[in-house]
Amino acid sequence: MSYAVKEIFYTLQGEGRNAGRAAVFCRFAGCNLWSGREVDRATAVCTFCDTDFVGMDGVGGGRFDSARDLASAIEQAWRGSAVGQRFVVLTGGEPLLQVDKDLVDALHSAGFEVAAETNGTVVPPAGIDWLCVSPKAGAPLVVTAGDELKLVFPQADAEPERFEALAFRHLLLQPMDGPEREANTAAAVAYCLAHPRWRLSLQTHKFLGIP
Ligand SMILES: C[S@@+](CC[C@H](N)C(=O)[O-])C[C@H]1O[C@@H](n2cnc3c(N)ncnc32)[C@H](O)[C@@H]1O
Ligand SMILES: Nc1nc2[nH]cc(C(=O)O)c2c(=O)[nH]1
Ligand code: SF4
Ligand SMILES: [Mg+2]
Repeated sequence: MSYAVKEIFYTLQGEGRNAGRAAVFCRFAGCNLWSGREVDRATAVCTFCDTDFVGMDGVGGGRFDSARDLASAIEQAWRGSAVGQRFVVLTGGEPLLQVDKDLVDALHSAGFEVAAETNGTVVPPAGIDWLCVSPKAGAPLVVTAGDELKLVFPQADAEPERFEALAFRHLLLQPMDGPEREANTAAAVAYCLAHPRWRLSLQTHKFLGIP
């Protein structure tokens, strides 16, 4: 298996229950819910994406011919001390179009705890330590269990109540970024105040100005 990677960078996880934790981010190229081209955005299944995942031209990006090669590049991007748990977040694009058990095993062998951010339309390989599922209205949700469900809010036809019975340890609402971000943030705050099973997830890296 070879892997198409947009970029690899070291930063703090900005979102969700692991916000504030140092991590290597590995952003895989490509997604099944949008081509990534602006001309296709309006007709895509997922229309609000904030990420450039097209191509392999970012910092540390490229084609990796084996799981060991990619795990080694991720290891080289780790900037933390030797003491303490190495942490990698597999994202994209849609990482589960490419992530396989070989890669998860290779990352474990390199001492990493492995997290993934997914849209929930692809069954994950075994062994992922922290699975964050972010459902998209209009896309089939096949992953119905995991560590956190992080719903971008609001989305017509993906109301939070639809996901409450699923087997996730943490339920998070993340205001949709874009032209309505302020109103979306106020609406998410109001929702969490009224429905305390849900916690607010802010994209802290954006206001910190870090990747
Ligand atoms: C770029 S996606 C990549 C992973 C995967 N494709 C997914 O959708 O979960 C990473 C995270 O950013 C969230 N996200 C994307 N666009 C957003 C936006 N405009 N506002 C808030 N969160 C957004 C996604 O829902 C997901 O939780
Ligand atoms: N700092 C930081 N945290 C993140 N959490 C999820 C991200 C993503 O794009 O998947 C992301 C990102 O791009 N940067
Ligand atoms: S599913 Fe994720 S990567 Fe794909 S377009 Fe939507 S937010 Fe972006
Ligand atoms: Mg992002």
